[in-house]
Amino acid sequence: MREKTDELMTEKKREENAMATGETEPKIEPFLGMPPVGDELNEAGNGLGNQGGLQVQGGLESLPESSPPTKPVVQGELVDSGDFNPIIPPPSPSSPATSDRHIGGNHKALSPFSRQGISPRMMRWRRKLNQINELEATLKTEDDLSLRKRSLALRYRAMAGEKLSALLPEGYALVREAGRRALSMRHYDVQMIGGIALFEGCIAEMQTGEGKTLTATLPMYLHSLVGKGAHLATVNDYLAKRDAEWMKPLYEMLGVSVGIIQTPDEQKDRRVAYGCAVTYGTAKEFGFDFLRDRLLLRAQNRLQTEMLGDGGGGFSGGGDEVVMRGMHFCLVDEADSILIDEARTPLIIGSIEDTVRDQIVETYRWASIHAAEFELDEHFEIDDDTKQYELTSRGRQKVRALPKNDLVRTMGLVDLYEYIERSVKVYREFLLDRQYVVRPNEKGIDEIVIVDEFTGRLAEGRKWRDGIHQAIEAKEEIEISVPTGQAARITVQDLFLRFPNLAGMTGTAATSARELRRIYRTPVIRVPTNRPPKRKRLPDRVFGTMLAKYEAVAKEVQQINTEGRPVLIGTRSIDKSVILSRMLTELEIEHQVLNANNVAKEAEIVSAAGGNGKVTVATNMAGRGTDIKLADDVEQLGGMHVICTELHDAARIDRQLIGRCGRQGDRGSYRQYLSLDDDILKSGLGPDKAERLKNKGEVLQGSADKQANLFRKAQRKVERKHFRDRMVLMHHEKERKKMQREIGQDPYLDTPD
Ligand SMILES: Nc1ncnc2c1ncn2[C@@H]1O[C@H](COP(=O)(O)OP(=O)(O)OP(=O)(O)O)[C@@H](O)[C@H]1O
Repeated sequence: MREKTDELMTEKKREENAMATGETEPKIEPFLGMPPVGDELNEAGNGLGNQGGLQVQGGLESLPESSPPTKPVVQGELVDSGDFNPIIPPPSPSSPATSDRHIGGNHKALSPFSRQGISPRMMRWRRKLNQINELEATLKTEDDLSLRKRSLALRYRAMAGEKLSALLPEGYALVREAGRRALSMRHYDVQMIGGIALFEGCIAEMQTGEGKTLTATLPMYLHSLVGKGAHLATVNDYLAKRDAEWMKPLYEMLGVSVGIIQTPDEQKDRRVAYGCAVTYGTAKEFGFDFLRDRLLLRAQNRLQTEMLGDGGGGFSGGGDEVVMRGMHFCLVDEADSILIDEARTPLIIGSIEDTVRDQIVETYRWASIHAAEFELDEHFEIDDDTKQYELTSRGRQKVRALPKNDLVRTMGLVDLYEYIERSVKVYREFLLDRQYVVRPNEKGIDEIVIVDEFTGRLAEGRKWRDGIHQAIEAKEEIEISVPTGQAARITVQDLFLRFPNLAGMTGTAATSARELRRIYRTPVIRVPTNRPPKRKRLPDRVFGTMLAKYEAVAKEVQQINTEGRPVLIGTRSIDKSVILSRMLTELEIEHQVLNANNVAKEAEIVSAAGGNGKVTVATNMAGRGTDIKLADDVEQLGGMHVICTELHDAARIDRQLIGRCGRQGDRGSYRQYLSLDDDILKSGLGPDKAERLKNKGEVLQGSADKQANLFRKAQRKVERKHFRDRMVLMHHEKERKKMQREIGQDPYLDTPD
């Protein structure tokens, strides 16, 4: 009961915060005269932009009275207006209205400097920006010590109960000045507006390369003033560390301590990091720390008094202590990735060892040895929708007839069917160097490490659920980590809903706007770019087979290479990056490979990637967090060229790779390559259709460019399926929690296996 009341109160508090800032009905609003992000567009999977999206190019700062320059659309090239939506055809020269819209010809009507089309909230934000700007001249004349004193004074006022919104102008002006002095980066006006939106609990959509890391310092600083901690949740340890260390001089100039949580950290180090004014870490670690604290408090019988409600009990002397100190504000970086993709995975802490461990291990091994003997259709079928493997009656007969030792024989028959179904799935779908790698751990024992589909990085410590991880261990003939029971669990969604103040940043929230609003009540705001984007999209190219596609890619690399422009080629998996690398070597094209197998050289490769004539083949590792700086002469040559060799399951990941070029208004171009045997066709259109297309591709002479739309359709289908899965999970979790509360259980600790 208490639990439920607390959650309702947290929810209520967030709604009150929204009311206080004038946000009654959560909705996606146009930013400074931009049109709203249409739900219809999102539904159609088209993302934002060109169709209904008049883009205001250029930020406030770069916007004098006149509109920014417009650039005509060159036939065969699409000018990227920032939405990366490659399915929108080039505007027809015969429809001036369309091309006008496309190149932003309607700027005048929607200029941020006219009152037309601007909501009251936008007007209010602009007034705040003016207040901040007015303080700038004074702050510039003061020395570092006075800045720190001002910061301290703000802290006292916040602690004394003064509203943070009243402290915002001075607080933000201080952060901007500290950024200018400590990092030589003065927050642009558009970043200040993004910061105000974040303070008011929005998800700010900022294009890749527009400086989310710096923008985050604004709300993080302001919320840290009340002394209850401010969290920044990133997608991986690498980004948490990179961002915190990068921004540290700014915070320190204002007397704000910075803590970093990394997966291997011990409890005592975590407690220190959470004790800092701002704490950077991954959503996963925040979730596990919340659960561990909760388990500890229950063991100490303190849960009722200290933990319920805000998720943290604060410090008190002696013995084992909780590490977190409450949940006041969380800023979620890559909001759609964490709040939507990761929301599907519950975080689980295991309990005691299973007594039937040996039997389980033996059965995994037995199933793995026999997996290859099972034939599709004859012994098993695959459900196209659920992707479940199910044995046919002949398959079950075969299982019964297989040789078994004593341990396996004592396992129930229904269980044996499941073990075989799982192993067959693993045998057919989970490939070494694609979804996972085998690595020795710190004790020298080989283990499976997942390659994160979204980031291309190794997801240390993460495991597949439902026995898949163990079935892969059996397949690779390494030690099998038998799953333990559950001691505690929480979904990422539940975790973030516990924060009374929640905000997010992302490069690509628009396609998930409706979902974010529905689940987290966070409106999505689009922040315009500081300088007009100059990234060019070249038309897609479609080939019959992967080989033909890679040959064409290599040719394009060769050609661009002779112009001296750097090229970045993105592949979907490690093994594909290796194949492409081999082809480039055969053509004597000098290049570097960046994948999860050579993390050690990452900084070196990235720092060189923007150089004259550089070629880099990379997995998604070259996605978020990779800031490739162009060499001086490269900009005049046309900037970096990005080649995407396949579509990912989520369009957002493709956009992240594209976002490596044309950053901060630099020139750049990109092209999507596709082939009729691409994985996306199988996952989106089903195995039968994919097989037909593959066969067609094998006999195809020449190009299949006409099929380009098919790939986007497949991608949208996969995205919709994932959306449905998330909704089902959300529903089940809600029902489970409700039921458990009714019988007086703790939904996070009293977890069913
Ligand atoms: N106000 C500023 N002044 C000068 N440089 C800036 C400013 N804001 C951002 N930058 C620069 O822009 C680049 C991109 O910043 P950052 O990596 O934070 O972008 P991002 O939005 O997080 O991009 P991505 O999503 O692609 O990782 C960095 O090199 C940073 O130094």
